[in-house]
Amino acid sequence: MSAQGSAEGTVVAIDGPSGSGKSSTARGVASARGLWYLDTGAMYRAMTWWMQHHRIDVDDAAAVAEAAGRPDITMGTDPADPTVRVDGRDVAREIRTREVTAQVSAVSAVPAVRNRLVAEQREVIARGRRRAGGIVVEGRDITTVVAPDAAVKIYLTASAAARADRRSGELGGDVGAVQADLVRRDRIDSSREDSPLTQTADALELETTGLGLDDVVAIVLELVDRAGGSGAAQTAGEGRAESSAAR
Ligand SMILES: Nc1ncnc2c1ncn2[C@@H]1O[C@H](COP(=O)(O)OP(=O)(O)OP(=O)(O)O)[C@@H](O)[C@H]1O
Ligand SMILES: Nc1ccn([C@H]2C[C@H](O)[C@@H](COP(=O)(O)O)O2)c(=O)n1
Repeated sequence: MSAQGSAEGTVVAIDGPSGSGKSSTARGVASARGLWYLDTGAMYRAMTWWMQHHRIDVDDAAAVAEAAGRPDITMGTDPADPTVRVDGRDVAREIRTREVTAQVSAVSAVPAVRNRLVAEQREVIARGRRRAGGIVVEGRDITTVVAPDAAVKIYLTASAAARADRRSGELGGDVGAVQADLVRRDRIDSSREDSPLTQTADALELETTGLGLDDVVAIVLELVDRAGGSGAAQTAGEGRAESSAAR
């Protein structure tokens, strides 16, 4: 077992392309084992929402970098009710709009944004290990940059067609347009200079195209249990703790 699978608490790291099932799988696993849950994509979305709300031109990397330290982003880590607050405002819905989705890849390519959010993600991970017996974290650079020593490292995939089908089933919209948007984001997220989405040799690839969500969660749970991960240290209410990324 690696350092992050020790008695101090298990870290489960899940990366993968857009719509591959990271959030659903991570929440299912965290709920089943009483672990915290961190959606790092929601943090990049929250940063993007704040930039738009403050009329900062997200295509101006220097302006984005200069403003990157200003929003207070607070993540709730309960897998049953993950919350996202920016400067105290609940933005859970607003960060999922088409406007945010269209610009989040540009904002997340700015190194000052990544430096800030990665540091905050590591703080939440450290708290989750201490207080809940572990944490399931999902995003694009968790297995490679944020928590490379995680006890369980997974690269979750599915065909672009399957991902578009699932996403349009959830949110509606033309499947072809949804697929084009997923592919566009994958291209930007995989080709940026700073912490691109990549699959490393030590991350287990889990191809989910023909698998239902319950099957995927069961496979990951088996890996977690083999690594010795459960949230035995968790007490009632701790999973609801909000981890202010800024403090
Ligand atoms: N194995 C699966 N089988 C069928 N549907 C799934 C499966 N996994 C996830 N889904 C569905 O696919 C959609 C996308 O899943 P989810 O939001 O978890 O993906 P994601 O990788 O976190 O996406 P994003 O990168 O955009 O945050 C959701 O509607 C979810 O219910
Ligand atoms: N660790 C992460 C997580 C997310 N991003 C960026 C890239 C995504 O397109 C965007 C939104 O993520 P999603 O909500 O779709 O999971 O955020 C990243 O760069 N690094």
